[in-house]
Amino acid sequence: MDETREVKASRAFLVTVAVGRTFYQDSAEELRLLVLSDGLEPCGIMQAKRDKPDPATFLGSGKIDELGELAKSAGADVIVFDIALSAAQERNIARRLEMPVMDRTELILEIFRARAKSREGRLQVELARLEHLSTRLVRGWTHLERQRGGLGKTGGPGEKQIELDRRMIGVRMKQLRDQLKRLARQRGTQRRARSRGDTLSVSFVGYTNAGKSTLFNKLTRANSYAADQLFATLDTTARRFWLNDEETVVASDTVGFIRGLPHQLIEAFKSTLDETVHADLLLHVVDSASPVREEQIHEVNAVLADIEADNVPVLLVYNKIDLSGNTPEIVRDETGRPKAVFVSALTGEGLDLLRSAVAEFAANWREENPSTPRELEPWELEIEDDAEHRRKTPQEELAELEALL
Ligand SMILES: Nc1nc2c(ncn2[C@@H]2O[C@H](COP(=O)(O)OP(=O)(O)OP(=O)(O)O)[C@@H](O)[C@H]2O)c(=O)[nH]1
Ligand SMILES: [Mg+2]
Repeated sequence: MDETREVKASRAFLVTVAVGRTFYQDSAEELRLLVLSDGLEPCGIMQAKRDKPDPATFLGSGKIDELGELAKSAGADVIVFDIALSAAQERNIARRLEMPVMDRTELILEIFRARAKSREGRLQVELARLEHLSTRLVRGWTHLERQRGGLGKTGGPGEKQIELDRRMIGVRMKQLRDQLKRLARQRGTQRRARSRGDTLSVSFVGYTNAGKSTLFNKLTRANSYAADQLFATLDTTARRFWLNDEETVVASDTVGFIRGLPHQLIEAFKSTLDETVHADLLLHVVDSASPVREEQIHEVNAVLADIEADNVPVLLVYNKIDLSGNTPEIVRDETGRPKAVFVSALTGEGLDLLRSAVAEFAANWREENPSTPRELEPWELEIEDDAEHRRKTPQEELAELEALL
């Protein structure tokens, strides 16, 4: 039956490419997790090296043919590249191998699309996807076309169709921007109300899967979605947590960062990440058991600079010490202020140290920012979330776009 066929996950053949000398040791494992998070089933992998990308097909023609052979014998339905391909490269490879091709940007956009729950999150992801689409329309290969023809179709749309698609996309993007502007204004009002008090606001940031939500839940006893998937959290959730008997801070859990986060997504999430930019303290959560934690710290810092949050004070939280074997402790800088804390969100080890490190920061902060204490209103700690968050089918999406003309 058709339905059972739809339930079966598409088989994805993975390709990682190290360009020049830069090589991300864990890229195969990360790509596998990303692909699983998108509901695809990995069926094989090829790891290639290339000094300079080939403008037409990224890899050389010999490698491309080898890839085709491997993917076919593995029974793949789609080939997923761990790099951003140009529209032309993607089209050329798909044509040559007669198989659909997805690049890293699309993979991440797809995951975000499936995960976005709040109204704002959904609008942001849709805008990012349309921006991505609109750059690909020019060269005569569109995802709308792919959706019309189904997976496996490798032709391009006619000029007239491209013109129509471009118009629909333009209209829709403008609508989305307007709606987002309105939501951003509301969010701004809420944040101003929140920051009037003398309550410290703390934001959890970190590479995806570092354990931000688990830690957030442990500290606030909230129910932020934590899972062993990439980008389990997409929307910002704010709750308060207690540092000690009398003191609380307002904490926000945020979307995970990742290497090569598509710039459309950084743009799209700027308003969500506003919480981060305006926080008094960032808790930068690191997976201390990851062999590539240094690279991940570096990537997170790059995104923080990108959203102009690099001047907010940071406390590093080395999480998962139950796996890495570190002992719970506070590490201090030369002035004696806490710089890093080693914890396990899972076992709870070190959480008391984390609380006291944040309390120490809060005490210094209050000395520097004296103001009258204020109780937080319950509504300031809630986020909106609407019930209808089902993933739209390509047909529904297309129908919606067409209705706009
Ligand atoms: N062993 C161990 N696992 C942990 C710890 N903290 C979190 N995890 C696991 O790591 C995985 C990711 O945790 P999340 O809290 O969802 O991570 P996140 O940083 O919020 O991830 P995104 O929202 O996807 O960016 C889950 O399977 C957690 O159970 C820890 O201290 N020790
Ligand atoms: Mg999370």
